[in-house]
Amino acid sequence: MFIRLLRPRSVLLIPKRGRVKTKWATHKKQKLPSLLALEHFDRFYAPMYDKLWPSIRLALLSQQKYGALINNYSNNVDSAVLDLIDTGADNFVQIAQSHKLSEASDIVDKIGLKKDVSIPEILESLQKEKEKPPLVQHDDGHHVETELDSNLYEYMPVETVYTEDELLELKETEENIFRPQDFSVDLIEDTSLSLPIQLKVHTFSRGNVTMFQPPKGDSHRLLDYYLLDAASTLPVLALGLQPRDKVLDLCAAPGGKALTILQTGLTDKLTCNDNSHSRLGRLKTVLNWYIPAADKITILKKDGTKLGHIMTEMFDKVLVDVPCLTDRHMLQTDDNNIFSSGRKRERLSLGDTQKQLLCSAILACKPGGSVVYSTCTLSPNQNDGVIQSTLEWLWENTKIDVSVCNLKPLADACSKTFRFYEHCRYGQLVIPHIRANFGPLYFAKLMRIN
Ligand SMILES: C[S@@+](CC[C@H](N)C(=O)[O-])C[C@H]1O[C@@H](n2cnc3c(N)ncnc32)[C@H](O)[C@@H]1O
Repeated sequence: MFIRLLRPRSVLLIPKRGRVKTKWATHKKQKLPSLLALEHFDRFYAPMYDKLWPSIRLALLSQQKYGALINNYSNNVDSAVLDLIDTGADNFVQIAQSHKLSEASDIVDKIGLKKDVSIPEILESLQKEKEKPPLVQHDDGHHVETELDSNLYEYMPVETVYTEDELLELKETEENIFRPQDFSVDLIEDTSLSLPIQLKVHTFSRGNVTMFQPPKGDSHRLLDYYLLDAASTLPVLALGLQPRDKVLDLCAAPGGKALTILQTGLTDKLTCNDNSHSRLGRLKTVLNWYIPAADKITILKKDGTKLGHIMTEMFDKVLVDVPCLTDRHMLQTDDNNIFSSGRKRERLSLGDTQKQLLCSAILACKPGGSVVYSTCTLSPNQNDGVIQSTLEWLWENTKIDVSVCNLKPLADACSKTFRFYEHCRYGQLVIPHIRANFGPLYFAKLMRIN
């Protein structure tokens, strides 16, 4: 009787001679940055947004919706508005105006430690992460030289040595977990909130995915509307602009929010700053196409983290629309994607930059004025997390006193158009939904008391 011994298929089929060993280092395909972004969001947002995540994810991967910001400087305003209404795109600011902001704002949301903020399994997963067998090498009894002998007794043997990549990985996890601190902050009622009549932003209703026609030029070659994510006009509404306000847009390029500020007709003087030469070029192009004479606009190219130290207490209102993960954009393009391996450090330092920009914005704001912070990411750490760490820093290191404003009345007024996340601690967050595919857009407002 013969017993046939089967060899593994691969060995049977592939003759030994001529077999090529795969060189993974050179042949393994690198994952595209957009795929890395999606994996990152699945890892950090799924536990945070829980049951909402599948619908947010679907919307992020689908065609986003736009809004048409009417250019009041164009000769064609009336016909542009009529055309938009004819096609079914209504002015969401006007719809929101039917809500009485002041009545809604009677309900001031007091947030303390007991508030049921959902920061669910993500903390648990961090704990698990920590409990994993260490990525370590032990340092066994090497001779250690110290400057002073007495220090030998203070020497703690090294337990864990991380490689640079492992350190970045740890920072990645840390950077994406927001832990609410043990202090409680009462949000204050914001009596300055109002919806400027001049501002007209047309959007198609929920579920209507009609695309806008390209804007048209008037006799002076000024375009009649500007297409943008309609949610990005909300931080401007939150500013609560008053006639003759002096306004600083600290990270202004390419200029969608600066243009929105100008369309309210309320600012006397707008200062637009950005540290990127090329993006400032785009801002100037936008202004040229939409604004006749730029006399009330000053353009600066400065590091925004330092500007507050130079232009201290000069502005009534400051908008700080910081660089962030730009979630939607990162899923759509691989070019210059912040999830590419070459930009990992930059990505992990975003939180620090955001905090420095917000501190600088607060310094630039007059006492009694206010600052609106905004991002277009769902990352809790880059949203409420930055507000919280800035508050802590201010309280510990300065005499500046700020209050956080309750923006719920504004969110309620705009809830026919946008879908808001209910569990932010300090700000409001528009979450993308397939029927109202705007955002993500987070905004929070700080009022400077002294
Ligand atoms: C989210 S974008 C701003 C978008 C703009 N507000 C708009 O509505 O069109 C962030 C901007 O911050 C700028 N930026 C990044 N770091 C900065 C810094 N340290 N100082 C000033 N601007 C900075 C970037 O060049 C980028 O244009």
